Amino acid sequence: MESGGWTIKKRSNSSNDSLSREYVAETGSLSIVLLGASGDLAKKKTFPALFNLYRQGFLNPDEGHIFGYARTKISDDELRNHIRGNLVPGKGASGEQLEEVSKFLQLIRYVSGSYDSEEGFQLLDKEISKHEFSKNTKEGSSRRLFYLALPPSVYPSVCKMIKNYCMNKSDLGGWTRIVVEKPFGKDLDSSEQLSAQIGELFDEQQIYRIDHYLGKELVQNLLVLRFANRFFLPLWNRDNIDNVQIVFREDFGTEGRGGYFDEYGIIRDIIQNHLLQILCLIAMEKPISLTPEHIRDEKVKVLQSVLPIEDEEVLLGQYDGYTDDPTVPDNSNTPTFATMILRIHNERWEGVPFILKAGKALNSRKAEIRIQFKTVPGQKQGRNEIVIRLQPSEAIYMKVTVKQPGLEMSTIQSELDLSYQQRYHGVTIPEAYERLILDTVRGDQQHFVRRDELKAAWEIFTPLLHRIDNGEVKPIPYRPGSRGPEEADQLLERAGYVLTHGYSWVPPTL
Ligand SMILES: NC(=O)C1=CN([C@@H]2O[C@H](COP(=O)(O)OP(=O)(O)OC[C@H]3O[C@@H](n4cnc5c(N)ncnc54)[C@H](OP(=O)(O)O)[C@@H]3O)[C@@H](O)[C@H]2O)C=CC1
Ligand SMILES: O=C1O[C@H](COP(=O)(O)O)[C@@H](O)[C@H](O)[C@H]1O
Repeated sequence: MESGGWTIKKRSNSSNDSLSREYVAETGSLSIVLLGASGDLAKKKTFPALFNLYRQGFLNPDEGHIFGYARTKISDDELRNHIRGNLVPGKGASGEQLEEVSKFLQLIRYVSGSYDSEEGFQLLDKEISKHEFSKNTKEGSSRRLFYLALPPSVYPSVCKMIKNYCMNKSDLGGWTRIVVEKPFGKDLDSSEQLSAQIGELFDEQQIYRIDHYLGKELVQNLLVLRFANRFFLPLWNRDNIDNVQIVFREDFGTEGRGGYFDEYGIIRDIIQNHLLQILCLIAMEKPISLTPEHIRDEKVKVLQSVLPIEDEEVLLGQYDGYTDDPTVPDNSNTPTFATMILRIHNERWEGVPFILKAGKALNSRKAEIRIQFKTVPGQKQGRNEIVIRLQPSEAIYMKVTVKQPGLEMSTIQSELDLSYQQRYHGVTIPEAYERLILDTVRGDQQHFVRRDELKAAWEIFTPLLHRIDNGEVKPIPYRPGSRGPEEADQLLERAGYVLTHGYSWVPPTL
């Protein structure tokens, strides 16, 4: 179907929308294998996402099975009990809901083994094959999805084991895919090394590098918003936009993940992946089509146009008390907060600062994109802005100047507001992981990071990260529960951002 030169396949047969794509359902046994099943991500995000897919009928129990794999020696039931609490919907759960959880848990088997031993993976393969044999009709194909919810240090050995012992064996079709979590490497060299190791074992079409921000509703809306609205198309450039902010704030610290966090820091944890992916979607040119490769081609072009980051356009912070965590060294130089400016050297964006800001232990939890327009001559009430609130309270609002209602002729700043909860009553917004896991089963790589994209992302940050690792750039202390270091606001001002005083957006109530 066609729209403005975009030729795209439809994804769902119920939609007539030119920005949707077609998915043809596959049949045959489906095995989802969660490696690192005993861990934090599996418990908090992956199993709940699988449960939600099951509840909505996307994981057919006649075909699907879930396998947990880890070193911890526990039984099937112990694993089920470990994750049950994250599936049951609170205290008031009905008998029906509890039964749904129990049925889902029965789809899970647990296999214990190490990440580099043949025995463990041979046993895993045997269990998967048993399931495939029991579920498959003669025509059935075998689909195997391996989700690595593991520290990246074990990715190479795990991938080797999968390749040697656990590949899909059906000659009736099917596939083997692997999902890898971030952080994918620590810098350009380590990432490239990891990519090469995994690339020797699997084709790019089999590798799904997950960045869960790409699964968030309003991130998925960005291309539609930009390219399907006449309002925005002519304004989206350096002639009209003064600056762009992409902000991530969390109101809690590293909370039990201090050891992991200290090795990576806020730039590798949030900015190099989540915020940079958003920047690509805001800045990229219109792709030839909505196929994953065309979209990712355009993202790579943006990344390759980013200029080296200047030290004076970076401000780092570390919250007081961060090093109290026993797993964090007392002299840690790791930033828990960073504001930095990225500059894109191309015709559309030359001179427009893209301000990326992320911090832990701040005064609020929020992720948003703020596009600030240039001042209109005579404009007194503050600049126009489009704000895309990713979380909490998903919304898109535009700050506009209007006449103050009443007899006087004065102006105020107000907003045109699309607040999702209010506008889409009763619509449940899917969790990012839910959507992305479904994409992996469907073989849709649009919302996953391609190898060259990852390389270009590391190229941008590696020099700065090395300077921080060497202690050449130091974080400024800030009070937990604050806005972060005050100097960060000064950097924003220097970049040209103009704060509207006396205005604050309040999400509308129902
Ligand atoms: N937790 C989160 O919120 C998020 C996590 N991620 C990423 O997802 C992946 C998994 O994260 P998470 O679940 O928090 O990690 P965990 O530290 O909980 O590790 C997951 C499992 O891996 C095994 N494991 C832990 N350390 C090692 C080690 N050094 N060598 C071998 N196996 C080990 C453990 O299982 P066992 O000992 O039983 O084998 C553990 O249960 C990581 O890459 C992380 O960066 C990404 C986004 C968010
Ligand atoms: O990837 C990560 O994301 C979470 C924040 O995710 P959100 O969906 O709750 O916004 C962050 O807490 C964590 O440090 C990081 O690894």
